[in-house]
Amino acid sequence: MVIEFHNYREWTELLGDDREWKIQFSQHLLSSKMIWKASQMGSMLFPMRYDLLLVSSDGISNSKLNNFLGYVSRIAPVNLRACLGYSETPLKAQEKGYECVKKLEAGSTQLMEYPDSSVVIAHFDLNGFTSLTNETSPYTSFTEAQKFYTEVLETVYPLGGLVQYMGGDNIVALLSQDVIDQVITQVENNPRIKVGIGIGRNAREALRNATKALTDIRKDRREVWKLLQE
Ligand SMILES: Nc1nc2c(ncn2[C@@H]2O[C@H](COP(=O)(O)OP(=O)(O)OP(=O)(O)O)[C@@H](O)[C@H]2O)c(=O)[nH]1
Repeated sequence: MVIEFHNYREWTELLGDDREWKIQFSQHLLSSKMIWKASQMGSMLFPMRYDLLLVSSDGISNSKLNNFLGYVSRIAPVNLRACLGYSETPLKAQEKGYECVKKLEAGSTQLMEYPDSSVVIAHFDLNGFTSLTNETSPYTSFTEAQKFYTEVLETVYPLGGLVQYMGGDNIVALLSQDVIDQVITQVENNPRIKVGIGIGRNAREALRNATKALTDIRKDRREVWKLLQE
């Protein structure tokens, strides 16, 4: 599902020149509330650029998504527009969703009925990030995390996946099931990284499985990838 905060730029400009802290405060507060609400319905929020957000909708009923949108519209500073998008990859699905959003009036949403698929989430992690941080500095290690983010993005984008930076050296990607093998091959050819892959009925379940897979890899350090589906 694509959610747009409509006329967000205009809203930011109303805040005057001393606005950046207000925008940051508002964006993080809104994201934190939306992350919580999305988790309660079994989903996951991709805050991305904050005024355009994605919510994984596989395995979530339209009535739950409508309830989520009602909640967001009550806390958002501007009107929303939102649509479901459906296609063979998450990347194409959000393109379709955005095409639909652009046709809507401010304050309206359109949730069509689409079939559900299992959700696949990959949780990527850089090896030895803590020692890199200790040997360098907060900022240098952060630049490495950003390079890692770009690396994952460039791998996953052509495969039709969506990537989100989660903090530290943690990157997650929403994927379609048919590209799992390609992602694993890329990880096997990169000695710096590991990945836990989770499959679930919804995004929360998939991400929990992905994180558990990563924790399992860390325990014995023999594998660089693991896939879990429960
Ligand atoms: N968002 C998120 N951040 C995490 C998670 N686990 C760790 N972090 C962050 O990532 C940083 C690095 O942690 P690790 O990835 O465990 O550290 P590492 O040194 O790379 O250790 P190995 O991955 O075991 O090689 C931590 O300091 C946290 O800031 C997680 O599950 N999610």
